[in-house]
Amino acid sequence: MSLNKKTNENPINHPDYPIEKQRLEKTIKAMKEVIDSLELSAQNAKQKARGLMRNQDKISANDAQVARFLASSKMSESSKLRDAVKKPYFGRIDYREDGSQIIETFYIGDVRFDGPSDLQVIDWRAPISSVFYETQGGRATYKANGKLYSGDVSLKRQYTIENGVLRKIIDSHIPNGLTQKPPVITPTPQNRQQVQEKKGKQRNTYFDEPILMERLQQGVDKKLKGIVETIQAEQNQVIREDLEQVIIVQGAAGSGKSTVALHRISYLLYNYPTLKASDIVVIAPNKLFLDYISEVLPGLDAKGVKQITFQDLITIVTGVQYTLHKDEKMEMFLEGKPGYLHTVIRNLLIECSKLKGSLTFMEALEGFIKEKTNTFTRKLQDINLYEGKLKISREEQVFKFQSDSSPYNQRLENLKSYIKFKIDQFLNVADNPMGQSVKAKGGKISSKGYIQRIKESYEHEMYYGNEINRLDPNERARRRAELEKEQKQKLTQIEKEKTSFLNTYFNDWTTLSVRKAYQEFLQEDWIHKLLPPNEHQTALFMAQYTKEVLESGKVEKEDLAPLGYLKYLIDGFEEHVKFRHIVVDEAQDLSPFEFKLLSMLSQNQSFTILGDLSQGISYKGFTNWEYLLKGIFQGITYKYFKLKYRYRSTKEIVQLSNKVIPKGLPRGLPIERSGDQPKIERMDSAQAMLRRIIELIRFYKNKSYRSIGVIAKRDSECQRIAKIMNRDYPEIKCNLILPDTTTYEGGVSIVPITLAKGLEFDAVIIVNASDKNFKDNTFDAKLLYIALSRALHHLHVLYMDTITPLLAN
Ligand SMILES: Nc1ncnc2c1ncn2[C@@H]1O[C@H](COP(=O)(O)OP(=O)(O)OP(=O)(O)O)[C@@H](O)[C@H]1O
Repeated sequence: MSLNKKTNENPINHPDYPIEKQRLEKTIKAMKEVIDSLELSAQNAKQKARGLMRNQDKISANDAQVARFLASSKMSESSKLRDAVKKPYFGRIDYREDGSQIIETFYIGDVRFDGPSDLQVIDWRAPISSVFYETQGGRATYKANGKLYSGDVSLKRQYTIENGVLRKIIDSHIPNGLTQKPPVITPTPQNRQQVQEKKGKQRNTYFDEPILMERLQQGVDKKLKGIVETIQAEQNQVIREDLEQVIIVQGAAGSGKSTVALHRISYLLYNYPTLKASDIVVIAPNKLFLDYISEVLPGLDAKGVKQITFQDLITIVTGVQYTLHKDEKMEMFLEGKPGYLHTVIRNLLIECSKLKGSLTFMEALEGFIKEKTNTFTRKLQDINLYEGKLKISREEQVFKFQSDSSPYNQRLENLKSYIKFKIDQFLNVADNPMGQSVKAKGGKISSKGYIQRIKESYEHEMYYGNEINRLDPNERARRRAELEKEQKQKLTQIEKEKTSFLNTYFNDWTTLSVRKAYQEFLQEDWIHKLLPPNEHQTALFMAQYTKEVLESGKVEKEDLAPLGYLKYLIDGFEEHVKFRHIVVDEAQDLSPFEFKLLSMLSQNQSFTILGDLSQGISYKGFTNWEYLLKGIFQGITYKYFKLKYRYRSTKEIVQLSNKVIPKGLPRGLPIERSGDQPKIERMDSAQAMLRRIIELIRFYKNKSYRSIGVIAKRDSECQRIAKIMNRDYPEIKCNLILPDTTTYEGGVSIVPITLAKGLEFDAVIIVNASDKNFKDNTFDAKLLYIALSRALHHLHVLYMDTITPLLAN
């Protein structure tokens, strides 16, 4: 498909400039009028509310509340339009639906404007807007209310509007042959090269989008931004997928996964009116990252979505704030010490991570609670009270306990209540809705309770008994007093029998505590009993260090899912939260167990899961997405997407970083944005390296770059550099990022690779990519890939002695 693109740096040169300028001015004027009227209505509503409040009665108070609500919704509408006035729209399509003779013109903006019919603006999330993103012109389709529509796009136009002034008009259109598809050449051995070249050209023209290029050329600010104007077709497809399914997105570094996820949320909220922001949760790797992405959703008219870490989620559902032990394992992996012993330990630790994150481990925990249930039921005995007049058989109790689907502790309570109720029922002090069914089942319980019957039998004897009535009045009175005393004693005895029974029978009915249960589960005999033999060695090693961590009052990250699950089995979840949509970013680092827990917290198995297998460094995560689909979401509707292009970085940076991706792992394609060649520089000493870092920071700061990342493999390296910089070069003002950092400040960041994940910088300086630091193995390769792919425009790789084999040649 050949495109005719008209780019006008000066929009005045565009033949449609006068019409477009006039349209823009009219739209702005109409918007301002609507704003004025909205604000007037809001004022009136507020005034009305104040007036009503003076009446001091309930009806007026309610009316006042309605008026206040109206005022606030008018104000929020007007504030959206106030923002929109500066840039009412960014795109236009001229579209003729198949079967129609009319070409309709749609202007597309951040928000919808229902002004006069010739000045309307449609929201970017509206179904028809999809056409703008999907096509450069020509044939197009879009879906609305489950139906597919198709037609021809005779014009796709983009605008740059700043503060209400039209700065640029850019057209991509096909003037002729709208309904003709481009000729398809079937590849044969002879023409393969020709086909590939053609494809390459198509790909280049695909990205020949000045506005996208301009946007990508810009420096990054502090936080991640919205991309409404330049969403690409492959991203648009993910954003506009239906709500009720599992979407899995594999995307290389910088392909826009996080951005797409957040735009999808905004799209879903707009198109599914019953979906509320509070129904959605975004799970992201750490607080720093959450802070980094925090401005996107409010900017997309999607406030109020929970954006939390997996740890936060566990806190919500368990009510316990677990303190994390520092990630010693990761430190050992990063250290990568040579030698047989270190390798064996590292391998064992990898196995431990995998085990703790596995469904096998989850099933073992389930087995543990089942065993506890069995042990408990073995304790149950036949209950025989009041000279055998009240019997509750062991079988009945076991049945009651086993058939109860509540969590363990609740089942104990339920059985206790059941037994107490049966006793009370027997004694006839019960006032319990369960009464009916018990009576029906037991059949023997009289409508009068045991106490009543005892009382009555004494009273009968005291007043109507033949024996007592034969006595003379004095004797009778004495006998009555005696009987009265006996009756009292009997009643006390009945009460005593009950109390003493309850005290002894329930004495060892101890509830389970989550942490203690986990500690117990980690004991050798349980491991042997509950885990498959091939896991015993790993499990025993894992149990040993986990117990130490637990005894110190902390937990490791990988214990969160087991503890969460035990909480579910023992007490049930704290809040009965079930989300309607769950978004998981950096999903490659979550374990199957963690996903299983998430699926338990999902109302309808509606998920957007995004990740990059080439950036997976947690060891408990996935090596292929199929496993996630088959193991966790088996039988559930799903769609798999691959984002092909890497928008963040220049072509040169993408090419260099792709080079280090281990064989068999996914990599993305560069777009046609060229920049400086990344520089790989050998340093003579650590001091020389530091001097070079300072030099580079100063250089990029002088060029007004706002974000510079100094990225090192380990926390300790970052701490060392930050210390020297803060001491000797305080004017540079660097921000050291460590695992407990929660806010992202932008500027100059000194950051370990594991925390740089998800972030991006105009210029990146990688500290010491020597062969000792980054060995030729998958883990180091993935780390280096993460580090290299953080750069937008400039990349410097510094090393001492010998460059890592991953970047050699
Ligand atoms: N269509 C687009 N238009 C403009 N900018 C885009 C587009 N898609 C992505 N970007 C930009 O590319 C950068 C990378 O996006 P994002 O962080 O969402 O990617 P990612 O796939 O999540 O990356 P990573 O795997 O490294 O976390 C961001 O600056 C984003 O604004």
